Amino acid sequence: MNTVIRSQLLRFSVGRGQQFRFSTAAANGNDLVIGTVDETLGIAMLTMNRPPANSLSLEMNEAICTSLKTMESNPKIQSVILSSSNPKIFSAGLDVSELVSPHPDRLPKFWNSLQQLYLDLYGSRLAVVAAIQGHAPAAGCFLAMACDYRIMSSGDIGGEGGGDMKKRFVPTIGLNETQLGIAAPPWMGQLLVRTIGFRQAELALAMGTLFPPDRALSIGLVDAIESEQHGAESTIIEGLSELLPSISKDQASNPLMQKAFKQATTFAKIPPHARVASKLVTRQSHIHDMIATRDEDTAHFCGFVTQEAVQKNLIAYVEAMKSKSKKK
Ligand SMILES: CCCCC/C=C\C/C=C\C/C=C/C(=O)SCCNC(=O)CCNC(=O)[C@H](O)C(C)(C)COP(=O)(O)OP(=O)(O)OC[C@H]1O[C@@H](n2cnc3c(N)ncnc32)[C@H](O)[C@@H]1OP(=O)(O)O
Repeated sequence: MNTVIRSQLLRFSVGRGQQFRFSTAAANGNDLVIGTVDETLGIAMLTMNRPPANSLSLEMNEAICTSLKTMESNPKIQSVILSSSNPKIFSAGLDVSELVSPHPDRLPKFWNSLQQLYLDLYGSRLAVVAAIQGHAPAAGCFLAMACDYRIMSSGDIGGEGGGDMKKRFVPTIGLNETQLGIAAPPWMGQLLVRTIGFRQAELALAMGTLFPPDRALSIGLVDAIESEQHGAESTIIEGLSELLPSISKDQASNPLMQKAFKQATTFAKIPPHARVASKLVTRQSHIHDMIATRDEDTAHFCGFVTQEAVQKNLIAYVEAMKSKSKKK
C-alpha cells in the first residue's frame, strides 16, 4: 500500500518494499528536486529538477538542503547520487534573476541559502557522488566540488545537426566568474584550491576557465569521465532503475549513471563511522572558517551586487543570455 504524507515543503510517498520517494515542492507546485531512497542498498538519489537550467534560486538551495537533511536523518542511508533531470545541464550556477534589482530582504536570505548549501553538502555525513551529465559553470561547479566524488559525461551524447555535420556536445565545468566580471567568494575559490591544487586553481580562477571533460579529469576537477552512449538493455544493473525517479527512468542504461551508482554502492559499504571521521579530517577546519566569516561574507556579497555598475553589467548579461536563447 502506498502512503502519501504531505506537508508544506515535503511530499513523501512511501512505496513498495524498502523504497521511499519524496519530492520537495516549489511555491508554484513544481518539484525542484526529486529524491528516491533505497534502504536495502543504503543509497539515495537526489535529482535536481528546476527547468530550464537548474539554476540556484533561494527556493532551489533550500530544496536541496531539505532533501539532503531528510536523507541524512535516515540511518540506513550512507551515500547519495546528486544528478540532474536535464541531460545537458547539471546546474547553470546562481539564478541570475536573484541578482538583478534584488529585494533588500531577499538578497541576504538568498546568499545565506547558498552558504547553507555549502555547509550542508560539504559537511554531509553522507558520501555524495555527483553525476555531471552536462554543463556545470560557476556555482554549478561549486555544487559538484562540494560532493565527495565527481563523474562527468565525456560529452559524446547524441549530437545536434544530424548526418556528417553532427555537432558534438561537450559539457564544461569550472569557476568562470572572472569571465563574467566578478570574483568567486573566498570559500568557493578555496574549494577549487582544495580540489585541484594551488597553482592550477590560481590559474583557473584568474582566467575563469571552463574545462572540457578530459581536461577536468587531468587536473583532478572530476574523478572520472564516462560516455553516455546507452548500453544494451542487458547491461542494466540491478537496483539503479528502481532508484531513478520516473522522469529519469531512461537513464538506467546510461553508463555515467551506472558508474555513479556503483561508486555510491562502494561508498555505502565502507564502515560509516570511519568514513565520516576521515571526511571531517579534511573538511572540518574549512567549514569552521566559513562559519566564522559568514556574516562578513553576506555583507560583502550584498554590497557588491547592489552597486550601480554591477547592476548595469548584470542587466546586460541577462539580456544577452535571453537573446542568445531566443536565437536558437
Ligand atoms: C553574473 C554576475 C553574478 C554576480 C554575483 C556576484 C558575486 C559572485 C558570487 C557567486 C559566484 C557564483 C556566481 C554564479 O554562479 S553566476 C551564474 C553563472 N552562470 C552562468 O553565467 C551560466 C549562464 N548559462 C550558460 O552559460 C548556458 O545557459 C549553459 C549553462 C552553458 C547552457 O547552455 P544552453 O545553450 O544549453 O542553454 P541556454 O543558454 O539556451 O539556456 C537555457 C535557458 O536557461 C536560462 N539560464 C541559463 N543559465 C541561467 C542562470 N544562471 N540563471 C538563470 N537562467 C539561466 C537561459 O536564460 C535560458 O532560458 P530561456 O527561458 O531563455 O530559455
